[in-house]
Amino acid sequence: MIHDAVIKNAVLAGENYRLNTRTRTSSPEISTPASWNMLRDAYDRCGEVCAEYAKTFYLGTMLMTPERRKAIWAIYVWCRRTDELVDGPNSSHTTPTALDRWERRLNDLFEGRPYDMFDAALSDTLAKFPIDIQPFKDMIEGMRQDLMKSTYASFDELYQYCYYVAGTVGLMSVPVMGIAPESKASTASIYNASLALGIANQLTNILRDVGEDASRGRIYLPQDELVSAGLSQNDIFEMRVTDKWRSFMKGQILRARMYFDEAEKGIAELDSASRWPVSASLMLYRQILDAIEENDYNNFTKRAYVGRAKKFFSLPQSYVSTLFTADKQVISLARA
Ligand SMILES: CC(C)=CCC/C(C)=C/CC/C(C)=C/CC/C(C)=C/[C@@H]1[C@@H](COP(=O)(O)OP(=O)(O)O)[C@]1(C)CC/C=C(\C)CC/C=C(\C)CCC=C(C)C
Ligand SMILES: [Mn+2]
Repeated sequence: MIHDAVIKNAVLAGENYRLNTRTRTSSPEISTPASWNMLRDAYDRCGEVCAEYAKTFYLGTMLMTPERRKAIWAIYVWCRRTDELVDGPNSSHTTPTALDRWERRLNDLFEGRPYDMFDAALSDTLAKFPIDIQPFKDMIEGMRQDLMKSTYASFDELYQYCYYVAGTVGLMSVPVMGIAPESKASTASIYNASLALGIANQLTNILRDVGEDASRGRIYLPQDELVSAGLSQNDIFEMRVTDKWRSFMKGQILRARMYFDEAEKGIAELDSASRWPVSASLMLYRQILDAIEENDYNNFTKRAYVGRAKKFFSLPQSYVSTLFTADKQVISLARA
């Protein structure tokens, strides 16, 4: 199912999209000055929401071109609102019917009938970038699963959930980031790298939030791997940092880093203007794993985070990492 989703998005992106490296014009109907102001205000509000709720992603978007930045802000707000349906302050009122209603609203905005200004910003984004509706539908499916499921038997089950809530963000984002016209990589491989970034981010998020999620009765860590490590659900609910826990966490962190490495291979294939923001976002999120290690694997009562200074010092480092092509030739020095 996940492979099909990647292939479908890759085919939709298609070779012709690579040739047409310009972003699409906005929707054909003549927009009036009033709608221009409404859209500008809508995107500004999306940027404020992103800045408020996700400082790391917001920092990444500030490294983007204005058109792409606005598009990612619009996608972010839809994703945040979708996540808030099951993770937000009013989530106790969210039912599968409410998610069905949210999906009908998604269909409407994809057909150019937005409900509010946030939907209007996304509708406008969809008129400019070739984004498929399926990843959005799949994210809603992930929220349906979050309503009903509080433990995961194996990594296979957890991987599918990570695809639904985070891999989908990668598939939504590639058409906005753009694929480098000179890239020799297959479109599917680039979409697989974006999927890997979503999986890596979600695995990192799960490892960061073990204590917070357990306090809400949720354990995303694979049950079979906990048992193999000699751990039980009680060890998590009792929030004990033992040597068994440390050993288990080292394996979980190693796997998350593997997905970041997989994602990193795809960055060189993106449009050159998108490589730095994605690389910076990847590096900043990956540093959460370092913070968990620095907390001696106490992700029960200590929230791992990356300090502002470290975030800003990572920006030049992530920029330099984008100067390498896929075959590791430093293109800028070669030209010097
Ligand atoms: C600069 C940049 C990468 C921007 C992407 C911003 C964006 C659209 C993010 C959406 C995030 C979101 C709110 C998704 C809803 C579900 C959810 C909460 C997913 C988890 C995010 C964590 O959010 P947060 O840190 O706020 O966690 P809490 O809610 O506080 O627990 C996720 C971990 C998923 C995030 C997934 C991504 C950002 C994937 C991005 C992938 C790409 C941009 C693809 C790049 C392409 C290649 C080839 C590598
Ligand atoms: Mn979380």
